[in-house]
Amino acid sequence: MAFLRMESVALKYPADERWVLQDIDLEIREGEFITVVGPSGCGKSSTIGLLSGLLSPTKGAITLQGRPIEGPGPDRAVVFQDYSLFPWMTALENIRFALRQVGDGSRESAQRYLELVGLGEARNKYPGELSGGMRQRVAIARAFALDAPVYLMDEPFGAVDAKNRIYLQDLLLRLRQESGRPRTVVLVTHDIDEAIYLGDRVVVFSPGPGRIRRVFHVPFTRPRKRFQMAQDLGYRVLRNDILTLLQDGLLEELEKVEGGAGI
Ligand SMILES: Nc1ncnc2c1ncn2[C@@H]1O[C@H](COP(=O)(O)OP(=O)(O)OP(=O)(O)O)[C@@H](O)[C@H]1O
Repeated sequence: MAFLRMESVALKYPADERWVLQDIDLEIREGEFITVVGPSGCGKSSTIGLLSGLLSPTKGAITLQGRPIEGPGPDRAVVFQDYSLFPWMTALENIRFALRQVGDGSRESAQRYLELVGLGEARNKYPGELSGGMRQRVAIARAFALDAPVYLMDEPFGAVDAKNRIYLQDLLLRLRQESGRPRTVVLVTHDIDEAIYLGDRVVVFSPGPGRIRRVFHVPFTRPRKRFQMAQDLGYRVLRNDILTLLQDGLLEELEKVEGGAGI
């Protein structure tokens, strides 16, 4: 049985006639790392919204371990691009807040999670006093403090520079590896290399309405070596296939828009 499952899912937002997502079928195994790529507006964030329970499917079913997802829950930690930290709480308080939801809100535990992401010294700083990369480290620490089996991440590293992005990708993989239990991740990104480096499978969406165009298996064992992997012929072929698919989708969209405009 699939651990996390989307079955014939379709989505329309209220007061909008358009289908945002259609015919989404996806079965995710426990502990699998799924990355999602696709052109802007194809429904990637909406998919995260559905899996988190913040949105409900208009059609179809979404289940976690066979049970329907009916709202947000402590079994799913969500990390957004905009850090989603409480600005009025220090880094430590942000993590304590998360820990309290799962029972242990002690300073010591919160401090341990901050140290895990290399921010032990920044405990008394407010999010506004931290750089983007540091804020996202706190957000990741907070997600791990929740100890959820499922992580839903919507462009979590989209707003940080290239160096921090590499650091955060490796941090995420390390924390996941060291956590001692399977962590299932669904991560949305615009970065094909990030999708391949992190994912066990890369799901490519196409727009208008959003559908799954193709799912690619990433044929590299873990732990992965970033630079070695990037030089592998298999990697380059995979990257090229994904890029070609994204470009095709974009061309089809442009043709539709031009057709619609009567050009
Ligand atoms: N709250 C909402 N109400 C109505 N329409 C919405 C809402 N949120 C998103 N949409 C629409 O749904 C479609 C999919 O949006 P979504 O944000 O899921 O796409 P995305 O693939 O994540 O885009 P991006 O890569 O730009 O973040 C878009 O056409 C968007 O305008």
